[in-house]
Amino acid sequence: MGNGVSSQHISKKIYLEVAGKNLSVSFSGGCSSQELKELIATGAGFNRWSDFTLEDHTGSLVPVSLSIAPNTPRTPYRVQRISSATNGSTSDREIVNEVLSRVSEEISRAFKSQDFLHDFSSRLESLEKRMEALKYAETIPSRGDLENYHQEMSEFQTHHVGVPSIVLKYGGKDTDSLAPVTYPKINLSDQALESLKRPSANIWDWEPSEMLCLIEHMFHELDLLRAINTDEQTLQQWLLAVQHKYRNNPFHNFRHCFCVTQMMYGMIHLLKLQDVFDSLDLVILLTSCICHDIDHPGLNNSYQINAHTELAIRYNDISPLENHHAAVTFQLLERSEYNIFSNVSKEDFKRLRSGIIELILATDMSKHSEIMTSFKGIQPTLDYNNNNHKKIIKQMLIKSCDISNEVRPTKVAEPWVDCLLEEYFRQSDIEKSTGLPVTPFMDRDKVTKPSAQIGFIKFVLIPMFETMVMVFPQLEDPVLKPLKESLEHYEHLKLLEDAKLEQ
Ligand SMILES: Nc1nc2c(ncn2[C@@H]2O[C@@H]3COP(=O)(O)O[C@H]3[C@H]2O)c(=O)[nH]1
Ligand SMILES: [Mg+2]
Ligand SMILES: [Zn+2]
Repeated sequence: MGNGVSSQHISKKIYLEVAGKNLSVSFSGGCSSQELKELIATGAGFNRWSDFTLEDHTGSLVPVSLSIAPNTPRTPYRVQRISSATNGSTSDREIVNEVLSRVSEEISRAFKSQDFLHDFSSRLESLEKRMEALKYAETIPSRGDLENYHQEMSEFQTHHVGVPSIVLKYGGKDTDSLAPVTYPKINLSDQALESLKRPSANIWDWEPSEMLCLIEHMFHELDLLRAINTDEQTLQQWLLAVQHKYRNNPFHNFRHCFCVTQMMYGMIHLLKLQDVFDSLDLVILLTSCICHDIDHPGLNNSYQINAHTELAIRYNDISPLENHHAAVTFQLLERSEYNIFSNVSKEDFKRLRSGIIELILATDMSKHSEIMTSFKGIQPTLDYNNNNHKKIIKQMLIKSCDISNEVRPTKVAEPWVDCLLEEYFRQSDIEKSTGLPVTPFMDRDKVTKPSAQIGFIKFVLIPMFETMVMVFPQLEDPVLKPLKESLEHYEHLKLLEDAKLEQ
């Protein structure tokens, strides 16, 4: 049996087992995760809005998302309804949905008015989204998701099915939607804590709750809670709220935030930054990394500017994304339950706020040459008592961490390139289909993995880290050396790619 979404090309099929019966569901890359969920629910014979879980043949839970791994008829996902039948009580969400669906049917019978129905269904949709926000859905890609990315990306490229509608909408995540209230406390092994300090850490090893615990650990280990006079609970609430605000983009997601923060933590230890910066500066460094891409919509500044988006209009085309990340950061901190700075003095808050804004704005790559020139300019007279010098060093530090994936071992770094290209290709597809100028380095017809990386490593990363090494020679071995190896790796891939093309 097959259920399909009629208006799009069919690009993916998954096999299911419901109460001993087998079925399959086909769907396209153009549908949303919610539509997929409803498709599975109705295919399984449940109410469209029923909650259910999917388990693979090993008994592991499988998240319902467009990146769901394809399976075979012999390894179907077991669908289990979560309802009165399994937990003894119908969920609130289900009751609301049932009632709304019945009311909707009644109204449609009574009024038969298209306008009214349209309005009603958008209200229903927004209510559903709010209900959805009450649940803690893990949407951050994990190592297991990487294979799915590859699969999804190649299907996306093969079929050119258009852009998932969700990418076209801006609006940000609903600021009022609630972040989950807690995350499990995880015992972190000494080995994990040790690798947390190293640029070579395999960041794919950690699941979302572990990443939260690890960031929390960084604050404890550097004794930063004391510096801002806040408690563990506020820190946890804030971290959850920040995580909740990161969107499920292929690249600009919470795991990217974690990577940048982890690299900064590594730098703090490697360069013994505690000796030259005070605790507030360390708070500024870590907090800026944590929030630097918050609520990123997956479409870059040139898109924002060319498409005259709400963000570009709001910020007059001046670093629209980075301004937005900084603004969202401080919007969150306005809420007392998330305000990790509520107990600092006015003066310290002023310093924290301007420091964080400066650093987040410095991550706009259009400021790269300007910041590099300033950094080279201060080197001959470098003075850690000079606030301007300290600002420029902090800017260089966050910039280096933000683009440091290629410093990591190949097996950790390379999947990020796939994620980045997926996000880029989605953008250039939108640009093509909407008649906007196509950003050349994002064009799927022009860019390949080696071509994207060779230029970036040669002309951006190596010159930047070589300049950093002049001030921090400790970076030579753990950072510059792997970058050079990475360049060799992509040059080798490029040769293979060229040979294949010639054939
Ligand atoms: N080609 C390439 N671009 C990168 C890489 N890492 C980061 N970038 C780009 O540099 C940008 C830095 O800021 P963002 O994280 O917002 O978005 C990032 C990407 O667009 C990389 O490894 N390769
Ligand atoms: Mg950014
Ligand atoms: Zn970033």
